[in-house]
Amino acid sequence: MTEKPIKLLLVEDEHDFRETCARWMQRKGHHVTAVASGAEALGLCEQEVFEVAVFDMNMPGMSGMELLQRVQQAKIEMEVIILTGQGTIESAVSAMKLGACDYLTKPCALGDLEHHCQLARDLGQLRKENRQLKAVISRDRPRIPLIGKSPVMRDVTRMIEKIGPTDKPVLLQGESGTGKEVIARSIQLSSRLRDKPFVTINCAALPEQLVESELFGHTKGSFTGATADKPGLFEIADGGTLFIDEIGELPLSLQPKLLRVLEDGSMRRIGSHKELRVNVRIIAATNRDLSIEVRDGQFREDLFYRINVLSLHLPPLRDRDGDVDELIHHYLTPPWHIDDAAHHALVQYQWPGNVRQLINVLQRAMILADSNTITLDDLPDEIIHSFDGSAPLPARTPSPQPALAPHHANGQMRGIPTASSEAPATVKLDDIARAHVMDVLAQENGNKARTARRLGIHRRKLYRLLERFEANSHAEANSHAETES
Ligand SMILES: Nc1ncnc2c1ncn2[C@@H]1O[C@H](COP(=O)(O)OP(=O)(O)OP(=O)(O)O)[C@@H](O)[C@H]1O
Repeated sequence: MTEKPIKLLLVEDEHDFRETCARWMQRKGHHVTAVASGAEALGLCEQEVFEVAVFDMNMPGMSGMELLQRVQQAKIEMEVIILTGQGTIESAVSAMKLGACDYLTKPCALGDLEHHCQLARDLGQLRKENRQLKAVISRDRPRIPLIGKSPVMRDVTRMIEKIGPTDKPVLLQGESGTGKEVIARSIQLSSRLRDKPFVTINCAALPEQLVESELFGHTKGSFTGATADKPGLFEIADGGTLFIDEIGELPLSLQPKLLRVLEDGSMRRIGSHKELRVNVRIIAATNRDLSIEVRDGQFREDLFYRINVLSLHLPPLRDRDGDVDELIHHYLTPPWHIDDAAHHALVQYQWPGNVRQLINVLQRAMILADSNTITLDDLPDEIIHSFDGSAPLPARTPSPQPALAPHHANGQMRGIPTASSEAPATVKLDDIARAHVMDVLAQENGNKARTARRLGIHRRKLYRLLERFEANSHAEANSHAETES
């Protein structure tokens, strides 16, 4: 499967056989460590990582089978081949049951031994990839399309295409909710690591001790609650990408450990002396200005330069012309609609929580809406209020029209079609409402807040009514025009 040298541990008490095997495998380019006893082997496994181990079955002291058991108990990850001079079906079955991946009988040709070691190493890699994939699948979110064609987002997309294939660390900066994680994923997908693990951690979401154990893993018993050995995200992401969100929150005490793994790929699990090597591309994100954190002594300068090889600033949503509209249409799919007033309110809002807030507002509105059309009534107060204050109603909102304003006479409202007038025989409720609302609006000199108060309705409701009246009068005007032509 691969021609890479194997990191091999050979445990064999017979001196001549051990030396011959070791020399032969070394000549083939593999990295071999040969020892004569199980006890020595266990000690070594605590210090070093081996891909494959070959255990002789019959050794004085600890037998190959016992050694296999101890290795399994200690959860040492490597593929084990058992080698014996007296091969029986029973011993082969028990070795496999104990977790050996292969079984060879002596005498065996050295070429065969190498071949079996290669198969074992490939099997180990498949197992590792499988573990990584499982971990990644459970942590990963489905791919999210990057919505937004504003000029600033086009620049971001161009940068992603340039940055992606370099495999260099990337620092993403931008306010919360601007899409840093989505961008990180896009960068990974445009890199040659696209099929490798993409693992994420949010430093702000975890207490300090947990951040360390999540990133670097731990050994059993290294702290209260560490009931088993656990690989860290660096190991899980090995060969792929690790997205470290909110890196500005990474405790100062952990920063040297991160710097080290970034510099030469070396790290240790908490509680372990064993040095591990990983090869991980880092994409880090922050909504803080890290240079200020460096100045204030909250972030190490050397780490800052290490992660800031390539940096990308994500603009806030309020600076992305046209993107709110595009996001609304992406997330509100048929049968959902949004009316013009609500649409204007969303487009004009400043979105301090950026895309995340917009998505939340739309989801909330879909829950609150009485029909499939989202109206101002379905939007949160802060959006309505900022809409009221900062922008006039959409151009189509009718200005108060005193000429239309009816007044009460004989208990009837003037200007309203009645059964005795020449207008249609049926009095539409909408027309009555319209006449009344316009009346009050005129009396209040066009002040909508006071009008709403007098009518006993929320201002949002008034806006909706005015919108509807105007839409109806447009429709009426059009139908008159059509009849006349
Ligand atoms: N351009 C975009 N297109 C589509 N969805 C987006 C876009 N940007 C962000 N989102 C969505 O907005 C939400 C927030 O995005 P994300 O988590 O990537 O933001 P963030 O900047 O990492 O936030 P934080 O700093 O709080 O971690 C997610 O649901 C994401 O899917």
